[in-house]
Amino acid sequence: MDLHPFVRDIQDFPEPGVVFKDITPMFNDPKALNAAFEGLLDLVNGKPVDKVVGMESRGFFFAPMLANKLGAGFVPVRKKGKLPYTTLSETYDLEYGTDVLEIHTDAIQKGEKVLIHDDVLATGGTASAVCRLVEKLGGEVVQCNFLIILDFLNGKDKLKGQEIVSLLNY
Ligand SMILES: O=P(O)(O)OC[C@H]1O[C@H](OP(=O)(O)OP(=O)(O)O)[C@H](O)[C@@H]1O
Ligand SMILES: Nc1ncnc2[nH]cnc12
Repeated sequence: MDLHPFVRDIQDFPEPGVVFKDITPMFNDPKALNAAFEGLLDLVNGKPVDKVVGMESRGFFFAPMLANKLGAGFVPVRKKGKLPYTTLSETYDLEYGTDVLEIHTDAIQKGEKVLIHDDVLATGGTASAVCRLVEKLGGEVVQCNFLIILDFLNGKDKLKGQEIVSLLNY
């Protein structure tokens, strides 16, 4: 199933100059939603995975579903001040600003195999910060899994050495 028709461009959102990839039409359509989920799962290609890490907030759409299907646990990475237990933090830049991401310190055990999932890889600031958090806790990133990669923003350059996969590229 071609998923491109279910991603719409929103000009100048959330700020002038940004063309925002809106994936809500994909979630609105049951067949597209299922095709996207099955496609993301196929990209994992049978790799053993202990934890799936998803980042707030659009990473939360698919990451718990993927974790459940892979027989893995789900770990939320959230923006500063939202996680209640002890956290590790990383500051990062993204296409439209700077922010801080946090993970619970007991969310990943040393040596665990970790799949990182997010909806969009843009400049790579978010995903590279999440890789650093996972690695600081002793996890091994086995794949960075995205619905969409915006190739023209060169996010892959910030994820050198990682396996990077996506369903859609622009
Ligand atoms: O590769 P980058 O330049 O870091 O950009 C990618 C990130 O930007 C978006 O999240 P955003 O921070 O807008 O938050 P949201 O998911 O809550 O909308 C997207 O969901 C990714 O997490
Ligand atoms: N252009 C974009 N569209 C959707 N999500 C994004 N995250 C960062 N840049 C984005």
